[in-house]
Amino acid sequence: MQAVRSLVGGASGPQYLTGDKSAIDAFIDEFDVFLFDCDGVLWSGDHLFPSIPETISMLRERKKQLVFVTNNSTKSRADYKKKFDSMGIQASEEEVFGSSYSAAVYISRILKLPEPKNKVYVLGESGVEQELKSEGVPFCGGTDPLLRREMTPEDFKHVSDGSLLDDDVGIVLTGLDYHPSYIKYALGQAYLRRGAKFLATNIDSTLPSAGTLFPGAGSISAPLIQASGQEPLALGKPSQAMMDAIEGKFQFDRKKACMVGDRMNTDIEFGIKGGLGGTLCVLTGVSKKEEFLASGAKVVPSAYVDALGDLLG
Ligand SMILES: O=C(O)[C@H](O)[C@H](O)COP(=O)(O)O
Ligand SMILES: [Mg+2]
Repeated sequence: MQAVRSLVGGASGPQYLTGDKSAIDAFIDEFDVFLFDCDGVLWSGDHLFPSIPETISMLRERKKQLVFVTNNSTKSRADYKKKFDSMGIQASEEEVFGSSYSAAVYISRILKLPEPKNKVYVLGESGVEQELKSEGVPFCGGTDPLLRREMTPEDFKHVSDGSLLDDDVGIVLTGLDYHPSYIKYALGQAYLRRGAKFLATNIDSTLPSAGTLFPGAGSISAPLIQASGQEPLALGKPSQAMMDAIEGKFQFDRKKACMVGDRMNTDIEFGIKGGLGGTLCVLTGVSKKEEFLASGAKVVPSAYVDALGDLLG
């Protein structure tokens, strides 16, 4: 398969910017818009990386448009605004475009299933529920406390005879769920068996948090993929449906935009397949430089830094 190389990266491969002030300035001047990944770039869970608020302010002072594009569906745009505020990062709710919002927009404005069969069975956290609510999409499952329990012998009968199922469910949507349970998977499988559409906010295999890696959204949906034999349509990075929606909302010239991320097969691939002018890999998250410096590497960023704060030079 032809290597997915970015446009800016020289023939000699990605530029290493850390410690090179003039190269950093030249790189920043190339772009008017920065799309920022969050987990692994700005923070690792609740741990904020060094100089992030200052770096964001510096880019604002240089009149850059910023958009925060996260695959983490556990939080809504409003939740992210609270997190930004709690960490002293100057950002607005309007600038957030998460995979839970991407999924809600896809379901309400593109899929548009006819009522009453337009209800979504959620395997995920409140971020998904809040964004579905913001788009007026009915849902069930998700954070329902009745599903955070053991599966009982009666449950097997009631899933099988359908009495535990909601007849209005037409979609199964999976995201990162910190409370997976056997009954949640059993219901999801039953809805898919009835013909419900299978969607995922994202399929990242791992989640960078607290300085290490944990099971990601892709690891949460995997049992349902196994049990149903179906693959979901993923609506987060690197999905280009998400890129089109972001471009539509924020109106920018893709050639003057740069995607900043920590993961090759989501962030960097998202930017390259989206035809953006550049991509910047930050080595504080999932991907290590060996992954893209290796000969024959399939996804290669334009440039990379050890940490986002290095852009302060
Ligand atoms: O498992 C997940 O959902 C991902 O690891 C997490 O969402 C990544 O978030 P991002 O790096 O796109 O902010
Ligand atoms: Mg990330």
